[in-house]
Amino acid sequence: MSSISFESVSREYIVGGESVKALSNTCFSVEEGQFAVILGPSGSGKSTTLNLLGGMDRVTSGNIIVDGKDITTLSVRQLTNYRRVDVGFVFQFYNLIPNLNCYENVDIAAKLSRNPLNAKEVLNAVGLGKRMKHFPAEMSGGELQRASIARALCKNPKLLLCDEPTGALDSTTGIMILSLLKQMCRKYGKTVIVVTHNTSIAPAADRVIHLKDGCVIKVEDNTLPLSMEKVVW
Ligand SMILES: Nc1ncnc2c1ncn2[C@@H]1O[C@H](COP(=O)(O)OP(=O)(O)OP(=O)(O)O)[C@@H](O)[C@H]1O
Repeated sequence: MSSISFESVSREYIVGGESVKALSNTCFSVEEGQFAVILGPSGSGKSTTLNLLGGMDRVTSGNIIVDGKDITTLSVRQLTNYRRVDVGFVFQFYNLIPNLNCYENVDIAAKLSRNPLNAKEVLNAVGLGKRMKHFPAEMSGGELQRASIARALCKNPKLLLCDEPTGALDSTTGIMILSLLKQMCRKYGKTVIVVTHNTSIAPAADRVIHLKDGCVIKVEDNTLPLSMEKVVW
C-alpha cells in the first residue's frame, strides 16, 4: 500500500516558444488504501498528474512523495524500476497483447515482478476464471478491462493508476468495472487512483481531487462513500 503527496507540483511545457502550464503548484494527498478519483474537464491536467505519479514524466518543480520516498529525485534507472515494481497501470483501451491469451497476458506481468500474486487466483478474483484461454479478440470490452485490471494487480504494485478505465465501456459495464476496482482495492489493500471526467463516480470514492486549468480547486472526503452500484451514471 502507499500514501501519496503532491507538494507544490508544477509541470510546464514549452511549445513553439510558448509556455503551457499543465499543472500549477498542485498540492493534494491520498492515504494508503484509499480509492481516490481525480476529476476535471478536458485539459485540466488529469493525465499530466497521472503521468507524473506513474514516473512517466518529470515535474518542472515541486515534490511527489510516494510511500515516504520523493520520486522526483530518482535517477532514470530508479524511475524505471519504480514504474516496473511499484505501479500498476490500467488504460482506457486495455493495451493487452493480441497474440497472448488472457492468462498469458496476466502471467507475463507477474513474471516481470519481484513479488507477484498468482495469475490464476487474480483472474478468478476478477471473474475471468472461465476466460483464461480466450485471446483478446475473443473477449468483450468489459472482459478486456477485467483482464487488464488482473494484469496490473498481478504485479502486486503499491499503487494502481487508472486512466479513464471506463471511457470505452457502456454505463452498466463501466459501473461493474469501477465496482471491481474498488473491491480489488479493498481485497488486496492497494491505493487506487482513477482519472476521469465523469462526475457521477465522485460519491463512490474515498477522496475526490478536483482539477481545473492545472490547479487543484477542491479536495473532498467521503466518510461514507456510496457503493458503486448506487452511482447514477
Ligand atoms: N506533452 C505536452 N506538450 C505540451 N502541452 C501538453 C503536453 N501534455 C499536456 N499538455 C497540455 O497541458 C494541459 C493539460 O493536459 P492533460 O492531458 O493533462 O489534461 P487532461 O485533463 O488529461 O485532458 P483530457 O481529459 O482531454 O485527456 C493541456 O492544455 C494540454 O494541451
